[in-house]
Amino acid sequence: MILSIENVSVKTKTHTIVDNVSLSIQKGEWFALVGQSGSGKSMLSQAIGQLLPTSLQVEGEILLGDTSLTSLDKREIRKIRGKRVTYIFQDYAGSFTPFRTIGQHFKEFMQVQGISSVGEQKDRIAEALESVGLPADLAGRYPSQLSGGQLQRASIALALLFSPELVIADEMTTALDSVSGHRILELLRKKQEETNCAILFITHDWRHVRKYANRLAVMKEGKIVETGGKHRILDHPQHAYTRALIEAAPLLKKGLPSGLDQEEGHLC
Ligand SMILES: Nc1ncnc2c1ncn2[C@@H]1O[C@H](COP(=O)(O)OP(=O)(O)OP(=O)(O)O)[C@@H](O)[C@H]1O
Repeated sequence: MILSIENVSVKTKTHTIVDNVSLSIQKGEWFALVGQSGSGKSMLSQAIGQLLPTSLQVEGEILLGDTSLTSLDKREIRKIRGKRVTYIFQDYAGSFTPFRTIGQHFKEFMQVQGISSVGEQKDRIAEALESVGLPADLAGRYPSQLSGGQLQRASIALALLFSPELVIADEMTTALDSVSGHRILELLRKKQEETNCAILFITHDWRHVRKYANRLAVMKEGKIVETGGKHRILDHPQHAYTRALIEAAPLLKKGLPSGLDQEEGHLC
């Protein structure tokens, strides 16, 4: 097991946002987390890397392999974030600081991990950018000088720089047009096959669940209402909320919802 979330709650002083959630993700697995806006998906995913503001209280245990992430101090979790667990966000523009070049973002990641040789940094940046289909000289550009698709490719390169065990992708294609989004997910799948990282994939798009996920969990009002294999949940949802979400996804209506009876390439 790569990630084990055990009885995790996220609370404000007055209410509970994530309510006693348990789930686990295996090595190399693409695990989707779905649910309506405000159900707590992002809060749960940010609890993993201790990204939540201190005004929110996190209870329970989160294990990455044998490492208890919940008990690490700020310095320790910072080393793990970027190396063993990485994030790709929807707001790719916000993931990059406007006044720093793409290369400077990579350098900062490397400095945290103790890679300070300028030559090594340069080589690794070039290699990382080329591995996601971007030219190495793009490192000298500022984020505003890249398209959304290029920025998301750079985010993937950054997220995979140290071959993490877990990549958390929070609605990473929402801000892209559907063709660019499709290419980005194909790239992520290819990189996952190369590195065997696990992916926690937060999405509202059931076509992406159908195409990429191995297993998924459905979240409602801070609780997981259903977890299981993709085909089981899509074709035989047990919970009324899951059924309602699937029925509301227009492109899933033809044939079996899991698409087992259709050609996959057709649908994205
Ligand atoms: N810093 C915060 N303090 C208090 N409540 C917060 C804070 N951040 C988010 N929330 C609340 O937590 C709830 C869950 O938010 P979260 O972003 O996890 O939902 P989500 O399922 O990821 O939604 P979406 O799919 O729209 O991204 C929301 O009601 C949100 O308003």
